[in-house]
Amino acid sequence: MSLRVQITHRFDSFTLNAAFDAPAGVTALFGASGSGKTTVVNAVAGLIKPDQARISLNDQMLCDSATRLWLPPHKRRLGYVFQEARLFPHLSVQQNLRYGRWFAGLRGDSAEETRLITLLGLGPLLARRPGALSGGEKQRVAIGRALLSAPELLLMDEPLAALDEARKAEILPYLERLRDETQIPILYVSHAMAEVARLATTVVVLSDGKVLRAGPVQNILSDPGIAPTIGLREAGAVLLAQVVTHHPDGLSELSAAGGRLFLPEVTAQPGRTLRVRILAQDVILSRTRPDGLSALNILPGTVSMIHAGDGPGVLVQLQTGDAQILARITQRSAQALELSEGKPCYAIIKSVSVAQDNVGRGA
Ligand SMILES: Nc1ncnc2c1ncn2[C@@H]1O[C@H](COP(=O)(O)OP(=O)(O)OP(=O)(O)O)[C@@H](O)[C@H]1O
Repeated sequence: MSLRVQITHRFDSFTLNAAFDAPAGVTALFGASGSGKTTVVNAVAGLIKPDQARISLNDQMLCDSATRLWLPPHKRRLGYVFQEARLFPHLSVQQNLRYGRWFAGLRGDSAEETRLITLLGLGPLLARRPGALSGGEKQRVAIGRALLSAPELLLMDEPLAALDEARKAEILPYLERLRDETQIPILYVSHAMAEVARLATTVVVLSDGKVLRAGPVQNILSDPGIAPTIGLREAGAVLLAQVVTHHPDGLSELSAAGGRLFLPEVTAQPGRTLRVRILAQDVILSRTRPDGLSALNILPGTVSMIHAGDGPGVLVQLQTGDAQILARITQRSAQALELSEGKPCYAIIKSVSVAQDNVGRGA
């Protein structure tokens, strides 16, 4: 299951020239406003005819300018979820869900309907009209409706952007389940790095119409080179870590590639794999193993990259086990520690700096 995209398209003062693959899982298209994310989605959906493109989904060509092939939107088996849920206000949740299947010309499939209702937690909402739903609930219905049309690809264009933080936090676990329990590739547009870090399996960073980086989420987020695009405050790596145990003092112990992590209590059972986003600004470096320090998380590693920016700071990438972590420190500290590639080093992370929102289901 995969989407392959290669597009060149010119508007008056903007040129999109992008190529990437979106395998099964969530491929996040990330970039600043005006970087070309929606233009990519529109080209995949068939809402614009690019100047030159070759776009295929699984073994079907959606668009190939070399052979003048261009499948109209209704012949592309895609599901859409936009910023606004766009539900029919006069229909119940159940009727809205069924509309997706009916519109795609498919017969009802009660087993699939039940599976999606369970997956998205829609059971208690089925009889309600959209007017009686929260923003997050509406989006879950919109996702269910899109999936019931049996798409081969789900396009999600800023699906959480209109929701407040509490509603976002409520819907993220459902999106994680969708990622982990369905095989459909999801192309997910976002300019919120916290969302990308929680959900993406693949990240495509767009900058001014070009692909700056594309690849697995762990590799891209730990690459200091994307910091100017994503912003220094958002720079940070994601680590996979397995829950070992929960301690009575309210801390959970996790095992990551580089060592043990102690975090404020997480809800997952021991044995579960989680992804943990550690912001570069929350990491301190030391050349020797610190002693007599309050911070509980000390991961040994080796400096693998040093990236100086315009300001007084540098981003240091540390290889720890088979994972990477990012630290943002001052140039002055980097010099004082005589950091250079290959030098052994310790990353120190305060437990309480890892917020609950930065811990999600691993994939
Ligand atoms: N129909 C159009 N005609 C002319 N220019 C356009 C058209 N559509 C988009 N553009 C321009 O193309 C560029 C990319 O737009 P696009 O909507 O793809 O960006 P985006 O990354 O999705 O931005 P945002 O996050 O703000 O939605 C912008 O400079 C935009 O002004």
